[in-house]
Parts: sequence; C-alpha cells; structure tokens
Amino acid sequence: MNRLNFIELKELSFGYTSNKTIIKRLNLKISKDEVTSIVGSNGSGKTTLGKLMMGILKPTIGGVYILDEDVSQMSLALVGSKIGYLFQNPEKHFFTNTLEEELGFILKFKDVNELSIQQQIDELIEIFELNHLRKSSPLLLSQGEKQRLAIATILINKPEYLILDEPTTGLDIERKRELLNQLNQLREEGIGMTVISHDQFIIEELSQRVIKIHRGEIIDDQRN
Ligand SMILES: Nc1ncnc2c1ncn2[C@@H]1O[C@H](COP(=O)(O)OP(=O)(O)OP(=O)(O)O)[C@@H](O)[C@H]1O
Repeated sequence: MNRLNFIELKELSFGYTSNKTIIKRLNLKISKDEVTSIVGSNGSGKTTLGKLMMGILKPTIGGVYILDEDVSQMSLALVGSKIGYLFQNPEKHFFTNTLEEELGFILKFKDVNELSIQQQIDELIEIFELNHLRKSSPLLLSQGEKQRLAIATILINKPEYLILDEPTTGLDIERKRELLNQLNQLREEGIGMTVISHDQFIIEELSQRVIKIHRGEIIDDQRN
C-alpha cells in the first residue's frame, strides 16, 4: 500500500491557556489510503487535535503539514478546499433556511453556473437520501438527517479528505449502518478520512488504523 503522508504533525503542542498543555509534542503521519480513527476518553484532546489539523486552532509549538505544506501558512478557505471538517455538533454547519439553499450556498461564491449548482445539489440529495426534505429548515431535521446534510454540505466543496468529529452521535444502529455505507462509498471514490469517535461500531467497521490519545499524548497506534 502506498502510504503517502497526507497530514503530518511535527512536535505539535497546544494549550488553550498558557498554564495547561492539552496537546503534547505529537508526531504523527496520516495517510490518505487508510481510514484513521482517533479515540480516547472525554477531554483527552481529540476535538482539539482535529481543529489543529484543520488550522482552526494554531499550535503553540510545532506544526501541521498537509501534503508537506505548513497549515499556518494556508488560509482557512484553502485548507477547507482540501479537507472537509465535520463539527461535533452538525448544527454549526447550518445558517440558511432550507436544505437546498444550504447545499448551494458555497457554490454561489464560486464561479459556478446555476445549472451546475442544481446538478451538484441534486446528486448529493440523492446520495444522502434527503430528497423529501429539500425545502425543510436544516435545524428542524432529525439528528441523522442533520449529520447527513452536514456531510453533504462539506462534500459540495469537493475535499480530498474528511475529518469527522463524532459523526454517529445520536444515530441508532440502522442510521449508523446507512452512514457507514455512505462513508465507504466516499472511500471507494478516493476520499481519505480521519474519524474522531467513541463509537466502537464505526471505529471497527470503518477504520484500518486506530490511534489512542490520553491527556494529549499518543498512547497506542494500531493497524487492523
Ligand atoms: N475552548 C476551550 N477553552 C479552554 N479549554 C478547552 C476548550 N475546549 C476544550 N478545552 C479543554 O481541552 C481539553 C480537551 O478537550 P477536547 O474537546 O479536545 O477533548 P475530547 O477528547 O474531544 O473530549 P470529548 O470526547 O469529550 O469530546 C479538555 O480538558 C477541555 O476542557
């Protein structure tokens, strides 16, 4: 397997305040060819790590590199064109009145014509089985529908890689299976993924590599 490093962390350290280090000198290479799960107990630093990987948070020491490019030198929009980030709370993604508007929003700011916007919206609505909800308010959807819409809004930007923070929160086993199928389909299309999760089902079914974090340090790194 070609394990080209997609994301690399070098001596990465971070604290929200100067007196408490949350991420401690992490060194890690993440390949696009396998799904990587990041696991660990509450408060171990998983979400913080995900936000550092996206450049949403800035390291105190060390750095994050996407395909050898220093994330601190990249705009959030540029990082966002390469990596789609699913927030722990999918509602953080929504700010329009209907599901269709939500999906088309980003494309309106790019040089994309109306017909192409509509085609891309229709395609994602089909994949994520949201057709009956086109005119619904994103905030009124069920948890599973919100997760699917949030992932669809990320995919419309055509990222090469996804970082998914707790993608199965609030989903029953049937909805988890549906999401798993959709994520596996994306993998087959060549989209890489890191999944931050407590959910044993999604970790076991989706990932080939499991990294365990404890108090901001890697304490285990296993491949299936
Ligand atoms: N904005 C913030 N300001 C200050 N401290 C924070 C902030 N966000 C998180 N923390 C602290 O950083 C530590 C790591 O939090 P983080 O959310 O990264 O953990 P986590 O492993 O994702 O937890 P969980 O599994 O509960 O989501 C915790 O002690 C948390 O209280």
